[in-house]
Amino acid sequence: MSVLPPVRRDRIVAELPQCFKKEACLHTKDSFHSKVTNACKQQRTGTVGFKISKVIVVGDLSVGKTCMINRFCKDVFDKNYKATIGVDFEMERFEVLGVPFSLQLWDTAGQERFKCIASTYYRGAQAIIIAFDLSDISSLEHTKQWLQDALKENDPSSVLLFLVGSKKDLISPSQYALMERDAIKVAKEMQAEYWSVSSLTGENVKEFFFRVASLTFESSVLAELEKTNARKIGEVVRITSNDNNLYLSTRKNKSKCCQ
Ligand SMILES: Nc1nc2c(ncn2[C@@H]2O[C@H](COP(=O)(O)OP(=O)(O)OP(=O)(O)O)[C@@H](O)[C@H]2O)c(=O)[nH]1
Ligand SMILES: [Mg+2]
Repeated sequence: MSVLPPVRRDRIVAELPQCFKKEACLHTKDSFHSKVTNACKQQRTGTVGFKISKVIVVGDLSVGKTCMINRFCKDVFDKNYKATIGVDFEMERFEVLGVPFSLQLWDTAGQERFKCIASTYYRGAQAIIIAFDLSDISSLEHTKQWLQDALKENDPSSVLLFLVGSKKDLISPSQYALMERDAIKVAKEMQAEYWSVSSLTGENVKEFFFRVASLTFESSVLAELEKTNARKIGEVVRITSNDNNLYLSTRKNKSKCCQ
């Protein structure tokens, strides 16, 4: 019997949420990978439903990391700045293609003096969200350094990257267009998926986190299937080697030879 409360009805994902900009996204497919859909239908997702996936949010001080997480998790917005000291985290439970999926969102401090504490929590992330302020170009310029630091503690080949511009409500459409052009360029260089949001109005916040959850889920299931396949291949070799086959005779011959 599960001791966890049921997943909120507005955290249920039945279809892959689409990317924000086709020019800078992790993949442009319309739906989940067929291997993932089949595994979910057949309840072959292994430990994915029991594990908690870690997502870290990094970026300059005051770019709006905490507000973004609070808008998504609690649907609140605080206009007063309260610096995050070290780290904080929120848990969000989803149900993706019928499988329970938990995300742990780690909100890290952007202030230099807390960076040392915060960076000790970077390890083991399945996704990294690098945040910048759309009204402050220098925060975009610093994103590469944030990424570099976060990647030191993680496997660059498997971690999913998201570059997200915040405070969209503060700039005009023409300023936004210029900023977006630069941000997409940076996202492409990083091989990250680009999004822009406003925590004040809530624009794109839910869509963004749903996309993060869905792509993290997809990659967790694919990794789990790969692990299962690797185990199966091992088993096939073991089973066939019990049979009277070439491997066995080779081994027998070998052992005779050594006697
Ligand atoms: N207008 C507007 N202001 C925002 C938005 N997001 C955050 N802010 C404001 O920006 C300031 C900083 O927001 P935080 O979320 O605390 O920033 P942070 O990145 O967590 O900062 P650190 O914890 O120091 O790293 C606060 O005063 C927020 O109210 C937004 O979408 N629009
Ligand atoms: Mg904060």
